Amino acid sequence: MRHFDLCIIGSGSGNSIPDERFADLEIALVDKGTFGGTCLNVGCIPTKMFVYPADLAASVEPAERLGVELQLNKVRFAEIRDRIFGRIDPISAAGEQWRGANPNVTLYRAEAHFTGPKTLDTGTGETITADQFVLAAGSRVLIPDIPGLDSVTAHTSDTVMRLDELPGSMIIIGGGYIAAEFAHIFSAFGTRVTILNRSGALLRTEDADVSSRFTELISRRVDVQLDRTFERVERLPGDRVRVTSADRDGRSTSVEADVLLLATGRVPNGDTLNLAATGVEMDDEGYVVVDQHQRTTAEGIFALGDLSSNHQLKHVANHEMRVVQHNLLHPAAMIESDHRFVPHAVFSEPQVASVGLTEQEATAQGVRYVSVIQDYGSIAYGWAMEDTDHFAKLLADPDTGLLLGAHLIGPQASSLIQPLIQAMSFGLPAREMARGQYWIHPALAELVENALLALPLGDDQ
Ligand SMILES: Cc1cc2nc3c(=O)[nH]c(=O)nc-3n(C[C@H](O)[C@H](O)[C@H](O)COP(=O)(O)OP(=O)(O)OC[C@H]3O[C@@H](n4cnc5c(N)ncnc54)[C@H](O)[C@@H]3O)c2cc1C
Ligand SMILES: NC(=O)c1ccc[n+]([C@@H]2O[C@H](COP(=O)([O-])OP(=O)(O)OC[C@H]3O[C@@H](n4cnc5c(N)ncnc54)[C@H](O)[C@@H]3O)[C@@H](O)[C@H]2O)c1
Repeated sequence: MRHFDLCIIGSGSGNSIPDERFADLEIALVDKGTFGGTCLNVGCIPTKMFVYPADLAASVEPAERLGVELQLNKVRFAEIRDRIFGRIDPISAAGEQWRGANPNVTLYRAEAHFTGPKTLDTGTGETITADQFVLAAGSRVLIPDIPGLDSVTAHTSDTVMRLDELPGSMIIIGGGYIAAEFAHIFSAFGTRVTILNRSGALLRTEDADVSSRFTELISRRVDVQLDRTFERVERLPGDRVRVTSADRDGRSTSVEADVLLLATGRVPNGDTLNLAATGVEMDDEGYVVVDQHQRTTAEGIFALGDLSSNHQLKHVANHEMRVVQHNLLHPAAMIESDHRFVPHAVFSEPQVASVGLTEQEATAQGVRYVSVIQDYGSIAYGWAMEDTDHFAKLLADPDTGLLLGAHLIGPQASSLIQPLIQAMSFGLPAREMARGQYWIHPALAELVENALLALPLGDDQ
């Protein structure tokens, strides 16, 4: 049985671990799927490459309001798709080729599982052992249990970006990140989109003000049906689908469409690895349990990313990868992951970005706070945009003036939030942040400056 110094399962963030500092270690890298993992192949990167042209296509109506008449003539969907994957697929292939050529790295391209302590069946017919393991096997799409689902073609984020042609109509089941982003992409391109959501608001884990505003705004472009209980899915001629669901009062209605997209969450892949054989514990939700050093409950086995983190975000997986990398190299001086202020953004229309406590979380935790809502329309750049829909909401500690949370909905929210993340990460109080630096006038960032100044903090803050 071949023995390695290090075995990494998962070529997403896990693939970034071996650099020149690992050159004298014999490393096995195991992955069953497309090399490079979710973000590169079916996640962050292709979705955002679709979002950008969708933003352009969606600019007709806002331009009209400003006196600029645009016309959307045609979206060349197949061309967009082929441009995106024509760029991504070669990156994945080149990454695999380069990694496979590393003299100290052996690639195993199959589904692996543990058969004993630090003993892995690589799925290729070869079983290996290693001194240390890194579990970076990510998460997979959750398929909901709805009668009839197996009788239709049900797309997920893994497949919907490779459709042959732009569908005339689409039903999206779910109301989280993926539903929000694909509803924007396809509706901007001209598809009639219906979102069927189990709960009473879209993006319901956001601050309630953001969630309700997002639901209101996207409902102008997309048919949004909330509080649905799913009864059945049926296949119609031409591979179309019909979804029947009931509202809160039990009244059933059906929607028909060309394409069905399931966007009902992702589950960690720990259950596929037979982790009990090597003494690695998972929690009740199936995430691998790790400590602050990313160590699992088994000595010499680390875990990172979606497999062990319910944030399910690439920047978190990458951060944890760097922690694992350091801790493998410096076992006597391990560092800790920093999950204090994990931000996220939803690249829909409107964009949403958030970091820290929502108002409902602050209330539930008994945290004292002051808050402010600052409209885009209140600053000069917002006048230029004639904005009436979007805002930034801040929460701060009334005693220290430190920010507790920031929640933005509107243009460039994913970039505008960055200085607020920085302030929280480095402990910069709101007033000091607002007045201790110049803010370029009349840039959109004045939204952040004005929100900071509008926080009802005492004069000493
Ligand atoms: C549509 C979509 C859009 C997203 N957009 C964003 C975004 O904009 N920003 C953001 O921060 N995050 C985004 N995410 C989330 C982000 O993609 C993930 O958080 C991130 O990719 C997780 O990285 P990872 O290394 O943990 O796992 P992955 O990248 O999923 O890598 C895991 C690898 O393990 C392999 N594997 C699994 N089981 C086994 C096994 N038993 N044996 C061998 N190999 C195995 C898989 O084939 C896979 O290649 C998005 C996700 C999706 C689905
Ligand atoms: N911009 C980004 O950072 C980005 C973009 C896309 C995805 N992601 C990551 O991918 C993960 C998965 O995204 P997602 O949108 O699938 O998940 P999500 O957790 O954001 O939303 C899941 C939605 O499905 C609904 N749902 C769950 N189970 C259901 C069921 N059985 N029947 C009906 N509805 C059900 C939930 O109520 C929720 O509305 C996210 O958690 C996120 O971390 C991130």
